[in-house]
Amino acid sequence: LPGNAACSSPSPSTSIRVNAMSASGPVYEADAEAVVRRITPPLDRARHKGQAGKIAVIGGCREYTGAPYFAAISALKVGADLSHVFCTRDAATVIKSYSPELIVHPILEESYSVSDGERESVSSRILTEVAKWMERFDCIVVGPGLGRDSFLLDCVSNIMRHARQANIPTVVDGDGLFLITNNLSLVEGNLLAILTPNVYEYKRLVQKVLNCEVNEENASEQLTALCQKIGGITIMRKGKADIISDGKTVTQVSTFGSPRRCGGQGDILSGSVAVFASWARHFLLTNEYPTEKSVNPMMLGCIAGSLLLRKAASHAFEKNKRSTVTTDIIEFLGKSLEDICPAGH
Ligand SMILES: NC(=O)C1=CN([C@@H]2O[C@H](COP(=O)(O)OP(=O)(O)OC[C@H]3O[C@@H](n4cnc5c(N)ncnc54)[C@H](O)[C@@H]3O)[C@@H](O)[C@H]2O)[C@@H](O)CC1
Ligand SMILES: Nc1ncnc2c1ncn2[C@@H]1O[C@H](COP(=O)(O)OP(=O)(O)OP(=O)(O)O)[C@@H](O)[C@H]1O
Ligand SMILES: [Mg+2]
Repeated sequence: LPGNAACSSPSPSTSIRVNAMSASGPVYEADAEAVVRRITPPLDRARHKGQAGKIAVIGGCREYTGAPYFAAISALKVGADLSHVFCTRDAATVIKSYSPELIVHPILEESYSVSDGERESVSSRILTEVAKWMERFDCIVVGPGLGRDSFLLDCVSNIMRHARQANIPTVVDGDGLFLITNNLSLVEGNLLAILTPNVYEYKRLVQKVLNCEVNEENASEQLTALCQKIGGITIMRKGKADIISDGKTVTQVSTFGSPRRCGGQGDILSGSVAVFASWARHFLLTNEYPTEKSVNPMMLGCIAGSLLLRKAASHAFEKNKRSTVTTDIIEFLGKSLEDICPAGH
């Protein structure tokens, strides 16, 4: 992932500002367009495949095949070079048939397909399979359409521990949030972890971690406390505004998207955040201005992903109105990024 700002040359005066305030202040809107412009790598002719990012989605089971597809295809449409899906056998053929662009690994197993005696060997085979690939990924997304089968979730816990050891940024969404809410140690203190809870997932997280109910009056303080309690991880609380914190700063993206709340928009978001977080991480590791080293790339990834989804949702709604569905929104990811950050020739 080499690169730098695609659309502006780096200079101290254009350094990344997220307009974030300390926990006790009001929540300021992030300068999300500037973030997108700054971290998106240029389309350089000298690049080879893989340098714009390799993403993996861990999810997809008997019930859900849409969610992992939406997350993985969104990663590609935002600009990643390769997008993998690790799912159960039943889900794999279905996901492959949605798109030939995705690399699909049918390796996860649910309890119904594994006898008690086989569990240990199947579990270690699954980990070995995923581990073979892990170091190639710039970011993984755990949870879209994962389901809640206990054996499957145990195997995914092992995958998360492995990703953490390998320093791979990890976006946790959907059923991945169900998993970590009951096993906080999986993400505790992982500065490369991003949680993207929706209203119900956030409620369960607050109840579990802070032992209280969601408090709308003190939304930013509560979110900050939650991030701190889980050891400084990044959380994006989705809603009318997407509020983002890493326990030190808090900011929000509230650009209006669409009034349609069709399922799957969170999946587009998690795939997009994965790409932007890996671009931001690379940008900050390679840029020469030390002031930007203190910016959290996971927060930048959330800000950029949120803005892009919202812009795409807005275009899709303009065209399709009440019939807007997730696939319509995915169609506009390219235009939305192009408007902010033209690809050039
Ligand atoms: N096409 C697909 O395959 C999709 C699959 N999805 C997957 O579906 C799985 C479950 O995610 P969901 O977000 O649907 O989660 P849930 O199954 O927990 O929630 C589904 C809906 O039920 C209602 N609900 C949940 N908890 C409630 C509560 N405490 N009180 C009142 N109403 C409540 C809400 O309307 C909520 O949106 C995840 O793996 C997710 O990734 C979703 O991403 C949507 C699209
Ligand atoms: N009331 C709202 N007004 C405007 N945008 C919203 C609103 N609620 C959610 N969104 C946007 O939709 C995106 C997805 O959030 P949502 O809460 O629908 O996620 P989700 O329930 O996880 O979705 P999924 O169905 O993919 O699991 C968020 O980025 C957020 O920007
Ligand atoms: Mg969701």
